[in-house]
Amino acid sequence: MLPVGWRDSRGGGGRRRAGRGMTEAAATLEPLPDIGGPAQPLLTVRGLTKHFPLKSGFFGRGAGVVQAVDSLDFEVRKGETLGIVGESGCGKSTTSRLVMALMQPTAGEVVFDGRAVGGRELPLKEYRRQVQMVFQDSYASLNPRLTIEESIAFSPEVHGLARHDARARARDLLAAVGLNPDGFARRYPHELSGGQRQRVNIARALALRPRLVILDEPVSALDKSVEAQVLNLLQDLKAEFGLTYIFISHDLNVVQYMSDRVLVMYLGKVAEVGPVEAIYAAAAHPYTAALLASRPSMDPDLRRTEPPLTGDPPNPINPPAGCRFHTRCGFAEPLCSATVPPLHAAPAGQQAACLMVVPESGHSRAPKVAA
Ligand SMILES: Nc1ncnc2c1ncn2[C@@H]1O[C@H](COP(=O)(O)OP(=O)(O)OP(=O)(O)O)[C@@H](O)[C@H]1O
Repeated sequence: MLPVGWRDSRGGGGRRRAGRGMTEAAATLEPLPDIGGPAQPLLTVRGLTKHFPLKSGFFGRGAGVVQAVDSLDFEVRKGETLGIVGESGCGKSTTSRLVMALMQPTAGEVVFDGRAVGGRELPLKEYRRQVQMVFQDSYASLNPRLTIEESIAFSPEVHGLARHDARARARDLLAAVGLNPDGFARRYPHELSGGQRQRVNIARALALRPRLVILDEPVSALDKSVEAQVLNLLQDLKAEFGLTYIFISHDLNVVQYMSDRVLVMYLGKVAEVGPVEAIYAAAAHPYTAALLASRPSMDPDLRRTEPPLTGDPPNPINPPAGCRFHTRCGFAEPLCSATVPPLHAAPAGQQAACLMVVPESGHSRAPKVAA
């Protein structure tokens, strides 16, 4: 069941189509051509790892590392929304910052449309035009001294668009996100509500015509009624501008509404990834099942039989050996603390990192392969 105000279909809304009537400014600074074709993933992440060294003591060394993200592999297909979900501290934001190349990974690589990011194949400046981010805190994301129009026009101007054209683009984008340019262009961030500011942040993220937008908890700070409007706006904009989204949230209902595929993270690793229907109807990883069982639902049909999640995640400075979830898992057996489970195909079409889905793994619940 969808929360109040959410659409029961993903079809377009009644909002004015921003593509029509756009000024000349919209025709410049277009994204780079699609070199891989629609069958290629837009983004591929391989072995992505971020360990934060902790400093302590007089010489500032020797206190270990926070294993925030550990050997992450996933891809985002062109035109889809990949939802990333998991408890607080599981590494969602670190993953988004790594994908945005806002921090250096400890290991691993990010490939965008077939080209390795950050080297000669795809220099950072070029990449950053194509990937933009919307953060949770709508106020902190905007410069309080700039008008809304100046904020949206800022990046296009920095990238060489003439001031007049950049301002015209800003006004087009304001209309596209449902804010009347005549009423909002000259206002300052503090004069807007949270929902209006988040619309401005979305407009700003679209100003360079990106292909991938990372939405990091974009509605978590908004009221429920405003949340629904912003989610629907994001769906409309995705169709209108041909965007691909990574949608990060701790809210499983919101992730279900927005995503085509879902990646469930636990303590810096992928627990389960696959189509949203498979994950929500037939979770293969006990962590996913427990998360789903823990989510609030007013619909009795959605009450689940799995035990809900209890306790806190272990410390990422010293994560459990083997499967990181084994200390909280109701199905753990001794081998779970000795073997790191690989991501393996699960029955409903997703992949799960659990020995229970790996044939002949030795787990008593694993499917047995016929001799
Ligand atoms: N700069 C840093 N230095 C040390 N540890 C960090 C740093 N940034 C993040 N961490 C740690 O890395 C882990 C992952 O953090 P991250 O913010 O990515 O998780 P998250 O899933 O986004 O959490 P939340 O939902 O609360 O934002 C946490 O244990 C966090 O404390």
